[in-house]
Amino acid sequence: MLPYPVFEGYSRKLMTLTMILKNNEILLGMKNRGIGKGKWNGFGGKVEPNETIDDAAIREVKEECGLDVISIEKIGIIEFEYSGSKELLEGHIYLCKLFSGEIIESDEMAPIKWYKIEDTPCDKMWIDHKFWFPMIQKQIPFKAHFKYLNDDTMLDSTIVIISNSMKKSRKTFVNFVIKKENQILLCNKIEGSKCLLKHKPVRNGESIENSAIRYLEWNYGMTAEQFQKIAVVDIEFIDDSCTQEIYFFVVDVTKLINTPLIEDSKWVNISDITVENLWPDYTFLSKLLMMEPFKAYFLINEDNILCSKYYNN
Ligand SMILES: COc1nc(N)nc2c1ncn2[C@H]1C[C@H](O)[C@@H](COP(=O)(O)OP(=O)(O)OP(=O)(O)O)O1
Repeated sequence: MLPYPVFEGYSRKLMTLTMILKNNEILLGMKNRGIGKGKWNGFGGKVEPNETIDDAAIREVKEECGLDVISIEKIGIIEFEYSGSKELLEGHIYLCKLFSGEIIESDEMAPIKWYKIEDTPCDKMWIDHKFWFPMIQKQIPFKAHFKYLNDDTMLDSTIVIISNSMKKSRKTFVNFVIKKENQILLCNKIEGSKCLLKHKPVRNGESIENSAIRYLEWNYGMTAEQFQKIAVVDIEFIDDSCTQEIYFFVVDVTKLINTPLIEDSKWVNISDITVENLWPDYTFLSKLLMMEPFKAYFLINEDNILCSKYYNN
């Protein structure tokens, strides 16, 4: 399932943006004019007529920070959209680790500073930076789309990995929201962060429904009428060669005399579940509890969700 939006009838303006990295540091400049004035960013600008995008990236680095690029690698393409505009800024994102020369501040970019990656001033950068920067660090080719209302308000974000998706293996799981009256069973994933139950692997050649029946009937004595398939979710981990496809069932055990206990889980009042500490987010659980069929896609970097998308079935 690829959640990438399709654009028709939009014009495109080509831009480059090069992130220069050295050991654990990133070189950033403060933009003093034009697009992104007052924000820290990498180096780049518009692609001139009769210039290749790679050449534009190399030229912009030289113009904006004085460094000579020895080699660069294109790592992503980001479409920036502003609400109400029919023009997309198509930003070609480059990684540069090999360069020579001295840093020279320009009218357009000053000051220019090396920041430790962990000290990157994200609050003074474009909001999108934090979504895609892990891709740069891990050198994972990506495509992204960010829709802005204005320079400081993002309306929507999508990121997909473009090269390795096809090579990735896929594992299928089932999972269950087990509820009775106003409570659901939740397991503690890590301290303070709640999630649904553990995913259960679907066996080779077994259908999703039979897998759900196997877990629920065999282990907990439930009948097929008590559970309903609501959602399918694709989870892609940027570091992992495997993607997960998880089918979620909602199981109402209100009428069972002996309600099941499932490993590391406890009954929690739905009204006590807070938005902040539920993985992946509250939308997910509320859609399931409302029995609203949906598909979703999550792109995960370590414990952070870089992209979350919901689609109606
Ligand atoms: C809208 O969100 C953006 N996010 C990020 N991270 N970066 C952005 C965004 N919009 C633009 N950029 C980048 C792309 C380019 O690297 C610069 C803009 O370049 P500029 O318009 O200044 O282009 P130049 O050719 O250098 O312009 P001059 O004609 O002023 O020299 O920002």
